[in-house]
Amino acid sequence: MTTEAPGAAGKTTTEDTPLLEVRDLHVTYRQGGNDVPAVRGVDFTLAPGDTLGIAGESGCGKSTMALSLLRLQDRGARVEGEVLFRGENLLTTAWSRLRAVRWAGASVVFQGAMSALNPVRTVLDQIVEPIVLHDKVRVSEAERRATELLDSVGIPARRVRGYPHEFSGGQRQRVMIAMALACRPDLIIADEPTTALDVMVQAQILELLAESVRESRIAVMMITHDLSLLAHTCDRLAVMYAGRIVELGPSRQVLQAPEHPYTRALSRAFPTIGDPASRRAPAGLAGDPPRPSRTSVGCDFADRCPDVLPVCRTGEMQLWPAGPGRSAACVRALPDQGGTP
Ligand SMILES: Nc1ncnc2c1ncn2[C@@H]1O[C@H](COP(=O)(O)OP(=O)(O)OP(=O)(O)O)[C@@H](O)[C@H]1O
Repeated sequence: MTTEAPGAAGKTTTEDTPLLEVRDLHVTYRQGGNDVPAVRGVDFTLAPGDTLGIAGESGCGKSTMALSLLRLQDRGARVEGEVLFRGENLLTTAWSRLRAVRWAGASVVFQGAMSALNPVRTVLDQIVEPIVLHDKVRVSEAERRATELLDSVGIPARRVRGYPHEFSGGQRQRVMIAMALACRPDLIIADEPTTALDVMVQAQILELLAESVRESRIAVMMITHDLSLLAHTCDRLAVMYAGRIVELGPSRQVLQAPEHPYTRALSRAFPTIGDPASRRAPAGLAGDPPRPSRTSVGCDFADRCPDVLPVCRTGEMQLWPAGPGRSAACVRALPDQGGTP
């Protein structure tokens, strides 16, 4: 069945078209005269209402990948591939179209709300602005909606005319979530939305985000180092290593029965929320990720892998199917190597 529904940024979508389709995405920085590939051939799709967590250690390319989807990456980075948002390639579309998609089609919750919020404007004004701009409503109507939104994230009406510095870190992140929801987008990209907050506040904020999107079928792409937080808020999980996705699948399955040795090491390094017994020291991985500037042959993880085979150092790696809805870039996940058929 194909049901046409008007998209928030003025396009139509069909249930058969993915909301977001990322194809062979590459992002390369230029540093000291050298090309530094930060994202190296990423593919995934998101349907309306999907929640996808992106995990991986620092420097693996999570933020670069996420920000480049809306062309928010640092100037000077080269982005190649396709980012189809409701079928429209955001990497090549006109700036005017891209501006229409930002906020109303897809919005971003950045890490560190203090730097993302304007310090000299009230939080109410900062939410009113995108609503007036994109939904073309009167300021009074936008203020009503913004106040309601702030209330729904736990900021009472009497505080909405406060400035960012008058709020705690957790409250500022809540303001950012209200802001991201303001124009009723179809996709929210949350880049480390809870970094620097204490663990209890982190869990509350992620739960708030999950609740806000659950009923409205907003898709969410959530980036963090912390696998246990992702497991609770995202249906699917993509694990990145050295600029590539090395494992993708339903979160619980990926964490409980990882197919890639890197995911296994990562999942051992994090405690499970609500399970104090699992709060042990990170297992730690020997060695470091490969330098981004090196040219690689074989598997990028081979030098750190406890299960390395000779073929891992010479063969071409790709995301192979590894069971229903799952894929992994590990030859050991292939059925003839003992992986899940
Ligand atoms: N503006 C930039 N110029 C040059 N290189 C950059 C720039 N931003 C990021 N990089 C490099 O790109 C790679 C990926 O960085 P990125 O910040 O995307 O990783 P990440 O997984 O999001 O890390 P973190 O979790 O620490 O935020 C790293 O090697 C980083 O040093």
